[in-house]
Amino acid sequence: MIDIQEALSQVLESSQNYGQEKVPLMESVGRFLAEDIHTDRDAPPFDRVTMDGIAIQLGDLENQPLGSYPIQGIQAAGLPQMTLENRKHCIEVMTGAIMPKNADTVIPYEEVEIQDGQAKINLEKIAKRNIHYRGSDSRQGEKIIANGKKINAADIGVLATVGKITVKVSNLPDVAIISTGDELVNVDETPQEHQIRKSNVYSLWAGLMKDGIKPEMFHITDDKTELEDKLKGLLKDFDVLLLSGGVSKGKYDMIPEVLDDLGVQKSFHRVAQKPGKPFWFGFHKELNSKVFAFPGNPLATYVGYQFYFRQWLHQSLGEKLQFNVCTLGKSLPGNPKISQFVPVQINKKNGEAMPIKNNGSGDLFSLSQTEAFLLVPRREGENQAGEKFQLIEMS
Ligand SMILES: Nc1nc2c(c(=O)[nH]1)N[C@H]1C(S)=C(S)[C@@H](COP(=O)(O)OP(=O)(O)OC[C@H]3O[C@@H](n4cnc5c(N)ncnc54)[C@H](O)[C@@H]3O)O[C@H]1N2
Ligand code: MOO
Repeated sequence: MIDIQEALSQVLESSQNYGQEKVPLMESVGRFLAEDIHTDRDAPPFDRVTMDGIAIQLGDLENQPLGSYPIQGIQAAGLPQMTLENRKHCIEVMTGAIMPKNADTVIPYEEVEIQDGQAKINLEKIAKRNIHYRGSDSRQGEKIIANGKKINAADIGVLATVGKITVKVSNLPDVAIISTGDELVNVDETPQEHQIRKSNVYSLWAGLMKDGIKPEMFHITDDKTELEDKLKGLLKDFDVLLLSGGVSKGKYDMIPEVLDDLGVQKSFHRVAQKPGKPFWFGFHKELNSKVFAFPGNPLATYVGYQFYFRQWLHQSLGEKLQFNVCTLGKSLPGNPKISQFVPVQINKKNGEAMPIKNNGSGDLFSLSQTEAFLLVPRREGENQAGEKFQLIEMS
């Protein structure tokens, strides 16, 4: 049995690049950028009016404005730049418009009375100019998003504003999800007393979809020949196999043996962690496929996906997955042999992680009450309230 950090570093060692492709902007959300993004213009591209009001030429901010200004015209957003004729006139300006030439200050409508083509100012002193200056956010050509970033909704806006019709992203691996076990039936079936409906594979499917991957799902019965035949084909057809079940000590837990027969090289089997101790990981060198064989208990499969697979995916396609740290809200007994992924909810008032009760790693329903897992490394003695640990947040 190996330690959790050793298991993680072996998983990450097998990270892999699957090449790149160009996709339309609107299909790039959730994908990993495979290029640096630079601005094509200054941002903002012109001195941008930030308040609806009037634009005047004030000069020094210390200067007192005139009592009233004849209105020369209206500078709307989307119109080419107007020119203020002189410092005695003003131009009405709208938020988002280009600042008129020769004007240097915008006075909001709230401080102005407009009557008979004149703008009367109710202020003695002007506090600010209300201009978002050209290039103050970034200069043309500056790098604004780095290669490797997972594209989120805000990034899509940035990509749109710099005119990226297509975006270069990392290719995604082809992933197969495989359930094993004769007790499992499909969602649309009525299970008999000794049976249950499959659930792990759906959680894995949902996790992958959130990570931008459209997986295929398979089921294999606990029959060695069938396991060998089907897994042989899947190893050829897919880059990654995510298995659930069949990796512990039972008579029908044949996955490690079958994978070995098929030439999949074992990196490790069993990690000093709870849940998910019997986790098996390996790769097929010639076929270039990776195998994550997660233990079948729902929490074990889920933690395996969130902690190992997602870090592997990030490392393979883009930026490293970073976990935040969080304060433990309640003391917990330490375990000198096993690191624990403790299911927690986050206290909304103080942000502390509060362990939640469950009935062990088979308690699927507790998962939907779980907001995150706190990774509490193995140690002697108690884990004290107030100590900080890595927080494995759900994708
Ligand atoms: N003698 C030992 N027994 C067990 C050990 C051990 O070290 N020695 N480890 C325990 C731990 S820890 C875990 S975790 C489980 C893992 O077992 P397997 O990976 O072999 O998984 P199965 O036995 O096939 O199934 C376990 C459990 O999970 C349910 N399951 C499986 N697949 C699904 C699915 N797709 N959807 C929903 N539920 C699923 C299955 O019905 C079982 O109840 O082993 C312990 N035993
Ligand atoms: O490794 Mo398991 O502790 O039952 O999930």
